[in-house]
Amino acid sequence: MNMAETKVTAGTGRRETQNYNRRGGGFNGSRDGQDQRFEDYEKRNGRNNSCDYGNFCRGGYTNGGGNSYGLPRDSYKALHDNCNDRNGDYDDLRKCFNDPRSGFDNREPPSNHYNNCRQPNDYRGCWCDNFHIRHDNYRPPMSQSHQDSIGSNQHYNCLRTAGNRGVNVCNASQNTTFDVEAVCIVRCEIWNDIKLHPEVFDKIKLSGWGHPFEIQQTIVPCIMNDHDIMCQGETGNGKTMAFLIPTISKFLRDKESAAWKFTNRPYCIIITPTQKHCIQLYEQAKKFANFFGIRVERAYGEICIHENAEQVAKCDILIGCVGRLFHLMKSCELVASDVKILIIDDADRLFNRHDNPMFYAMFPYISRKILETCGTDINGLSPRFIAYAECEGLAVLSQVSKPLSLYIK
Ligand SMILES: Nc1ncnc2c1ncn2[C@@H]1O[C@H](COP(=O)(O)OP(=O)(O)OP(=O)(O)O)[C@@H](O)[C@H]1O
Repeated sequence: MNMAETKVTAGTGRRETQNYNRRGGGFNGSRDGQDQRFEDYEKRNGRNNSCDYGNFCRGGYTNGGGNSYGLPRDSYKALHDNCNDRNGDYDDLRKCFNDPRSGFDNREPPSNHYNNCRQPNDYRGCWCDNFHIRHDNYRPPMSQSHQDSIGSNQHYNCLRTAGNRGVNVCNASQNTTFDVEAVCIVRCEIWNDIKLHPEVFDKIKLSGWGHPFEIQQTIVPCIMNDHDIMCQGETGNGKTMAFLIPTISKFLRDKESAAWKFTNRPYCIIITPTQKHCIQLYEQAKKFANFFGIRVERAYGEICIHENAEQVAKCDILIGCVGRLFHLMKSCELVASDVKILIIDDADRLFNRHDNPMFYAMFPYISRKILETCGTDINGLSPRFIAYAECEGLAVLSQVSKPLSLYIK
């Protein structure tokens, strides 16, 4: 993967397509067609993602053939194309999709599943008048007044990254220039500088947590400001709270502002690599979330499926393992079309051994397409996952050890 070749403009997620010309020729041949597709895509969604992977969710199952996971055939093709354009992982993917175990065949999809479960008008790429929220991935650029409102004691750095070398956020100066376009990053050294929900702020103060840990100083504001991130850090450095604090804060805010219609469906899904990890995270999240009356549930193979289906039908934050989550989504017992925050915890453990096709097959069911990912070794992530993350315009935030490093794609 050569992240230096991807240009993303903060806020719009616009990729500068001419860069793809340097990607081994894969893009050149079909440039006109691609540009047309981007244009159409932009018209539909107000955003040029350079990726059609999301289209299967927008278009529903209108294209016929699918696979045993219920993905329409075009989605696979789009993923092939995207990966071919991006980083040479095409061969790996093709092997995977040609592998009968991956379930890619010419069967019709089981049902018009996604369209059946989603809410009317609840569709990415549209303004949803009844919910007053956008379901596409558009991120408005942060205005100067918004930046000013966050507080004075923080470092603003317009950062550009160079490939996957990363940037020391602490030392980067305003004039630091890198290979991709500027993305505004805020680092808040004290809790007051992060505009958390007051209840969350009070709870943190009650817990006696004087300052955000270093990883939290950047990640919490990033998530609060709707950036998509990938981070890595050592055990115990506060990663879990780095995503739980802003998730809960945003949930409470959205509920109060009516940006979140109370649906009983999960606002946030956290995908974990193992059952053990799921249970640990569930306990930790429940302890914190109970304080705010937020319902946390878990989903993994050993829980009775009927009982589990009832549990996940009424929760705000759902933590689960891939197999059970996919099962519940496919059977419509879990409706993930309202998910606003998606977290993949310990992503390296989820992907470093093998790719689980069920992981990718889940995404047609989930409304939130951009990932907030925490792991301990980003370098260990599978090329297929990185290709997928690139398709989604993912900004990558990473703490290898120290200093804090930032990757923006
Ligand atoms: N800002 C903070 N100030 C003080 N304590 C904190 C802060 N953030 C988290 N903690 C506490 O530090 C401990 C470790 O935090 P956390 O679980 O978020 O780390 P982690 O990196 O996710 O760990 P692991 O990799 O083991 O899952 C927890 O007990 C948590 O309550």
